[in-house]
Amino acid sequence: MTVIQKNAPSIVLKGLSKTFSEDIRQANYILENVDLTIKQGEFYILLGPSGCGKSTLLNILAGFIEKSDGELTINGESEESKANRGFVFQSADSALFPWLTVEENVEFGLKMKKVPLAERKEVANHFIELAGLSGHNHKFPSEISGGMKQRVQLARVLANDPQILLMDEPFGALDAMTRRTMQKELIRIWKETNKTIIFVTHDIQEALMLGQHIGIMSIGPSSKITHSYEINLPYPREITSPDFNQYYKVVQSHFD
Ligand SMILES: Nc1ncnc2c1ncn2[C@@H]1O[C@H](COP(=O)(O)OP(=O)(O)OP(=O)(O)O)[C@@H](O)[C@H]1O
Repeated sequence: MTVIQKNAPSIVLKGLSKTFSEDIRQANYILENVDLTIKQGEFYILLGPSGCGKSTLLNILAGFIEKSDGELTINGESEESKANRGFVFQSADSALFPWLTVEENVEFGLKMKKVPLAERKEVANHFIELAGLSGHNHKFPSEISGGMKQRVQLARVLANDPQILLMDEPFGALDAMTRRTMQKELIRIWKETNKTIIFVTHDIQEALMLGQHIGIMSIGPSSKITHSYEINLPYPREITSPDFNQYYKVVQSHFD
């Protein structure tokens, strides 16, 4: 079980830059001098226009791609640390194994770690229940809705007990009503598990529904986090409340 040290830094970036060019002299930087500190247990939103480099930054945090320059520290250790990170992709269709049932998908990581059968069934069932999927254990991904597939993806990631959840527009492909439900569910799950969450979106309303902190990225190239906001609104948040609207106007002003 992961121990959360509230307020201890989870992720620290100092002067982080990324170019995909091989020749550093002609480098076209996607990210340049990104500074960022995210605390353990925090719900942090990376918000920015399409193509500014949000996914690139999240992929660097996941260890999927390498930074070109700067420092990245995760839970006090260098990026090569074994700090356990779980990644939730936008498309559950490409993330889930279609030939495995809901339960088999959720317990997959535990099976790979050779966790004994009884224990992994218990863990898988705990997260299936937490994700609101009870009764669907033996269905295949093709037999459940888009929202339910994202629940399976989330349950599968949580079953591995990551310290950090990295979520790349996980609700982007869902219809508006399902998205709203999933946002509420994610808040509930976050409160129950205390995970650090870094969530990428280009939807201001979604950012304000979910985040304790919102980092706004500038239009690329050479994007960085130019503004940070602490969102002092209680959960669940009301889209129609005057306070919500006030934050919306402030954040929106960066994209006018
Ligand atoms: N492997 C790669 N090689 C070269 N360029 C890349 C690569 N991956 C991303 N890029 C470029 O980096 C820039 C940022 O892309 P990225 O996907 O990180 O943006 P984003 O903010 O997540 O966009 P969106 O919101 O549309 O998903 C884009 O110009 C993209 O073309």
